[in-house]
This record gives sequence, C-alpha cells and structure tokens, in this order.
Amino acid sequence: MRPIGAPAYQSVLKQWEQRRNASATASAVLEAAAANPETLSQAAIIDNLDPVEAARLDKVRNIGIAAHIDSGKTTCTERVLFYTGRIKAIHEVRGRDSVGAKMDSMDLEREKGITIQSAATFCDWVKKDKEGVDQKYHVNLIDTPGHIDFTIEVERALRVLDGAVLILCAVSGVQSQTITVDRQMRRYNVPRISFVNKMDRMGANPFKAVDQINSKLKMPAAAVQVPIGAEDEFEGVVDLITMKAIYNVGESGEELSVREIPERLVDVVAERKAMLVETLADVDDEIAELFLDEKEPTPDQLKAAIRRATISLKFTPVFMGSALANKSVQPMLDGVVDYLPNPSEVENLALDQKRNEASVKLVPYNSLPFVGLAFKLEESNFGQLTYIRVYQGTLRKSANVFNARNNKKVKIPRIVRMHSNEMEEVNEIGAGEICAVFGVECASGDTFTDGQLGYSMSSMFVPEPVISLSIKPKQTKDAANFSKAMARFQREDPTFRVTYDSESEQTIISGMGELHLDIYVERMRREYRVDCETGQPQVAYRETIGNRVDFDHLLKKQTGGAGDYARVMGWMEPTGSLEENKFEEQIVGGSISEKFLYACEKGFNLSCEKGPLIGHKVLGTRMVVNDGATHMTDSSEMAFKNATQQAFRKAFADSQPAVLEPLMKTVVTAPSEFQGDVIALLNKRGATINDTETGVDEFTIYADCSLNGMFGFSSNLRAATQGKGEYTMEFSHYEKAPPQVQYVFPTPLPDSLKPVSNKILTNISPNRKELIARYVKEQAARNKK
Ligand SMILES: Nc1nc2c(ncn2[C@@H]2O[C@H](COP(=O)(O)OP(=O)(O)OP(=O)(O)O)[C@@H](O)[C@H]2O)c(=O)[nH]1
Repeated sequence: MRPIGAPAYQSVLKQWEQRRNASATASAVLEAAAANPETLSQAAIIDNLDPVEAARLDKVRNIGIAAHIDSGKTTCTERVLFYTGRIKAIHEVRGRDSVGAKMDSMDLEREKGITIQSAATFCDWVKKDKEGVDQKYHVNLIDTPGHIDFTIEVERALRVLDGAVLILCAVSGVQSQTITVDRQMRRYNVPRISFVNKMDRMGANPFKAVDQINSKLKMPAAAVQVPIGAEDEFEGVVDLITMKAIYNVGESGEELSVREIPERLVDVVAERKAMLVETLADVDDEIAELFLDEKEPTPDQLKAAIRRATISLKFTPVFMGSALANKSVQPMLDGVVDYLPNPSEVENLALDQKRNEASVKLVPYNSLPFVGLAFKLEESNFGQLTYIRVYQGTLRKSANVFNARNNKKVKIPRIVRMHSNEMEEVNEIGAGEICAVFGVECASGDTFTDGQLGYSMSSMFVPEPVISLSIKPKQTKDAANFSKAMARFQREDPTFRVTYDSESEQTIISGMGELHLDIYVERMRREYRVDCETGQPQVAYRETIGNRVDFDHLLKKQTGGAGDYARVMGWMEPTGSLEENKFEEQIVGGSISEKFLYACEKGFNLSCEKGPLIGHKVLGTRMVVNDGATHMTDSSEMAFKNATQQAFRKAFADSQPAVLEPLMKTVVTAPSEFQGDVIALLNKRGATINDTETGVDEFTIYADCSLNGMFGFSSNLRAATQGKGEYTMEFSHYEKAPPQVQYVFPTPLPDSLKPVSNKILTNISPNRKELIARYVKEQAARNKK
C-alpha cells in the first residue's frame, strides 16, 4: 500500500470529513486514516470511492468507435450526436446534400468519404434508471479512421479511452481491419461492446458476425438482441434482457416505441436468450451458479453479469441495427452506459519517478493532484491544440503544470471541449475527462502533473513506417511553407517521419502506406498551397547479418600528439529473430573498462541505424565483445566507438549479409465475378495466396506479398473490378528480399545512371541494368590499374 503525498492526503481527508455521514465505508477508512495518516493509500481510496466522486464518475463514459473501413463508424457517430441533441440534423458521409458528416470535418475526408483523423466530441445521453427517473450521462466520444494507413489514430484513441464500440458489417462480419482493431483493443485492455451495423443490406446476418467474433477474434460473444426482419424488411430489435420489441419511429427514428415480441419471433428469441445465458455462464461465476441450479437469471442479474464480464475483458455483448436507416442506435447507446466502464472502473497506472516505483494507481478524484496525458496534437487556426486525458485531479485554466519528460513548467492559457472542429471554452476539466488545451508546447505522449508528483505514464505503441518517397516543392519560393508543413505533420503524427538523405540530397517522407503519404502531399497542396514533386515510393528495407564472423579490430593512430588507440575482439552473429539487435560484453579480466564498453555499445547502435549495405536500419544482429586492449593515454571513448563501428562494418560485410523487405498481409474483397481476375493480378505481383473465403456474392482473398510488389495495386484492382474491389494491407514482418533486390550496386554512380531507387536495383529497365553493370566493370578495371 502506497501512502499518498501530504497535501493530497489533507484534501481527501477534509473532503471525507465533510461527508463522513454519507457513507459507512468512507467513514471507516477515515477512522483508520485518522489513527495513522500514513496508511491512507491510493489503493484505499480507489477501493472505497468517495460517494460524491463515485456518483460523478458513474455518469461519465470515455469511448471510441472503431471498425474495419466503411463499416459505418462515422454514420453511426452522426446518429449518436443527433439523438443526444448535439447536432440538429443528420448529414450523410458522401451524402447528396454535400455537407458531409459532422465528424469528417476535413475537406479531404468529405470528398473521399473516409476518415483520416480521429475526431473527438462529447454528448449527454439521458437514460431512465430502474425507477424510471432520467439519468444524464456524459459521453466523450472519439471516431477513429478505418484505414490501416491511419492506424496511429486508433492507437492513441484506444490508449486513453475506457471502452469502445466495435462496429461490424452485418454482411461481411469480421474483416481484416476488425482483427487489427481487436488486437489494438487488447493491447490497451479496452472493454468493448459490439454493434452489427448495416442490417438493412442484402445478405445481412448478425448471428454470423456473432459466431465470427467468437471464432476469429476468440472473444466470447453473444447477441443481446434479435433482429425483427432483415435486409429491406428490417424493422427493429427484440431486447433479450427486457424481452421487449423496440422500434424506431419519427422522421429520423428519434422516438422509440416499445411493444410485445412479435409472435413469429418467440422461438428464435428463446433460443438466443438461452445462448446468451450459456455464454455468460462460461465467463461469470454468478450466472454459472444459476445455470447449474437451472434457475432463470433476472434481468438485473443478467445486466450485472454482462457488465462485469465486459469490463473484465471476458465477453462482448452484441447489439445490432442500421445506422443509415436510423434503426436501433439508441439501444446501443444504452449499452454504452450499461456495460462499458466509467473512469473509476478502469485501472490506470503511472510510474512514480521520484520514488522509483512502477504501477502506481491513479485515482480519478477531482481533489487529488493533477495527472494528465497528452495523447494527440493538432495544429489549428489558433495555434497548437493538445488533447489531454485527465486521469487524476483537475486541470484549471491559467494553472501551471509540469511536463514529466523535461520537467518544464507550462501555463494552461485556454481549455476547450472539442466537438469535431468546433470547440467550447471551459474553465476546468475534472478527473476522468478528455479536453484540449491551447498553447502548450509538448510532444504526443507526454505526461503532465501538478509538479508535486513525479508521475509519468506509458505512451502508446508507435509502429515503424514501411514506405518512403522523396519529395520537394515544385517551386523554390515555397521552401519555407514546405518546411513549416513538414514540421507540423511530423509533430502531429508520430508515424509520419521526415529525413534528409545527404547522399542524394533529397527530403524523404516515410509513413504507413501509399494512401498515408498521398494524403500528406495533398494536404500540403490544400492547406499550405505548396505543389510538390514526389519520387517513386520506396520500401523501408532492412539489412541483416548472414553467418557468425569473428573480429579482432585494432584502431591505432599514434603519429605525434594525442593518438587514438582501441582494440576490440569478439564475434557477430544473427540473433535468431528479425526483430531487434543485441550488444553484449563478455569481458573477463577488465581488458576494456566499463566506460569504453559503453562507447562500444554506442558504436554498435550507430552502425545498426545505418547498415553497411544500403544505409537502411539493421535487424536481427548480435555483437559480442569479449576481449580487447586499451592504451594508457591514447584510448578514448571516441576511439572505442569508432573501432566498434569499423569492426562492425568489416564483420557484417564478411558474413554474407542480406537485404530484408517488408512482407504485407493483404486482404482483397470483391464481387464473385472478378475472382479469377483478382487472383491473376495477385499472382502477377508475386503474392502467396493463403486462403480464400466465398460469401454470398463476394469473395475474400488472404495473401502475403512484398510491399515492393504492391505499388500501384489500388489502381490495378480498381480497373480489374470496375471499382468494386477493395483491399487492405498491413505490415506483417521482414523477410529476405528476392535476388534481384539483393544485388546492390556500388556507389557513387554517375547521375545519368542513378536509378530512382537509391541503391537497389529494382524497378529499373534491363537496359539501364546493363549500363550499370558495364560501368561497374570499367570502374573495377580502372581501380586495378
Ligand atoms: N446500407 C447501409 N449502409 C450504411 C450503413 N451505415 C453506413 N453505411 C454506408 O457505408 C458507407 C461507409 O460509411 P462510413 O460511416 O463513412 O463508414 P466509416 O466506417 O466511418 O468509414 P472510414 O472511416 O472511412 O473507415 C457510407 O456510404 C454509408 O452511407 C447502414 O446501416 N446501412
């Protein structure tokens, strides 16, 4: 048990003093704490939540909406905003009114009908409690993009949200991106409810989706509703808890009409209810006991069990409806309130840097010292906007907070609640809420505290970029704006990187896919009025060692004045997996001191950043230094660092190293009549087809292919399927590149011969290949002479 800081303790104690009679538990903890103040710990607080704070937190939900591309996340969010009174009218994604959905606020999003950036908003949902009294819930909501290219948006949203709604298409069920989103939800322990959307589409089958959640996502799931009709006869749902039929009435489905279950559905409702109870019995002890005693659980018992099992990540209740047809979205919103956790029900941990203690529980009390995480940065017309999730304490306007990364003090000039691209100014934000602040310089993932606490929270997972291209403004006068845009995009998006290749004198941008980079080039044109020229997309290759090679390298320069001396001995070998690099020292007898070994490690890491073959990062390489020699006066850290780098280069070159290329998991879906064409297309690009699924009128192919072979695939697929095919591609792992990529030509080459790809012979004509080979031969002959 960890005692909390003195001022915090005082404030909690005072608060409890005032409310002493409100709760027996608070009173008991207070008695104990009064006897021995140091025993009042964070854990004691969270286990005995102050009744006033508990009541406040009970009415807050921070949720995200995530799904495969085009499942209807934005359409659904638009309904949620409308039914909660946040917006006055519904506008469709790619709708005829050309307004576009509220949450797709960027012009580019509205034109393309896709979500690029996640958008945050909030709304109040009023729901009747058991006694029929209206209870108002405050819901902070983040709509995330579906395309894998914008995956960082999903990562950072899930990092700070307490729960999520996983949307699935009633026809397609679990799709490739559903699996990715599921993985991301698991990474951050985010409980979810599921919503099977598009029940009005031909071939809709919600129970197939339920089965797939169980089988493909390996998450116990059961429907909590049964549809009334399907496809164009979809009318509403039967709620399996209350055993009532729910229909939407009114022009936009804003009213609910609750009626008796239609006669024709009685059997299927009974069957599905039994399945719900059975699935719950597997994951919840209380229901298991009732099930064994053959007792029917009451609606309250069922609800409580679904809530417990969902929050403990053992179960997902499945709702269904059609957002576009304005049907059954409200019951899903009730599900958010009923089954997703409030901020006090999620464990949020921080690292206490002052006490060097990991895993300190954060308590979402307004009165405790402030702890918040900056999870997203965005440039706006009024300066940098930083999204913050407040985990503990209160964030107040004009207050000073400290950035835990650099301990810099910053003043909070303005706090706003975001509503897509609009904002509402507020003076303070309490614990467990999400807001945005202006004028705070920081990086994405920084922790802010009030200065008393030395807490720091873990940041989110940032995947490595897999594709790059060279870029430059068409006109030199645009250089200033170009740099400004680059700096901004990089600050906002950790998966977008900008580097300068001094060898080719080019600016290189890297990202998660062709679409990701295309969007930035387009944004540069629209938002900064800079037209750019881009080179061919380049794959983020890697290099790896071949066999084990021993080394004994001496760096010696002792010609007058201070000299350089360092000798390093050992071996290099593959680590066995292509994931990371390892440096190890096995020195006995102190032939190299600690300080110099540290310099050796630094040299090793530098070498791994820029591989000897083609200058790309090195993977899967281990270096062991087990002996060496030091000179009394001439040895230095610099000498050891350089010696290690030289030893690395030599040993690496002698090991039959290889160039690695990214392998992508690709999933293509298209109408059945195009199956042959799509397979031919994939074969032509050297893909390995792993599986094919045939649906009612579409098929899905799962394949592995090299990113290199997939450039321009989207336009080919469009042409081959009359624009009806779609595909997703996600990085899987690195694999040895084929022989034609392994042939690395020597640099420098004369400009006339330089292929587009910097140093690797790919995508170049046989003619040019021959010219290069001839040039290389001539050079070699000349060098011999
Ligand atoms: N038939 C039918 N179509 C729907 C439904 N919900 C959404 N759509 C359509 O599906 C398409 C995609 O909807 P969006 O809401 O943009 O989907 P999204 O998941 O936000 O898309 P991304 O963010 O780009 O991944 C749009 O054309 C919608 O009109 C539904 O319930 N039924």
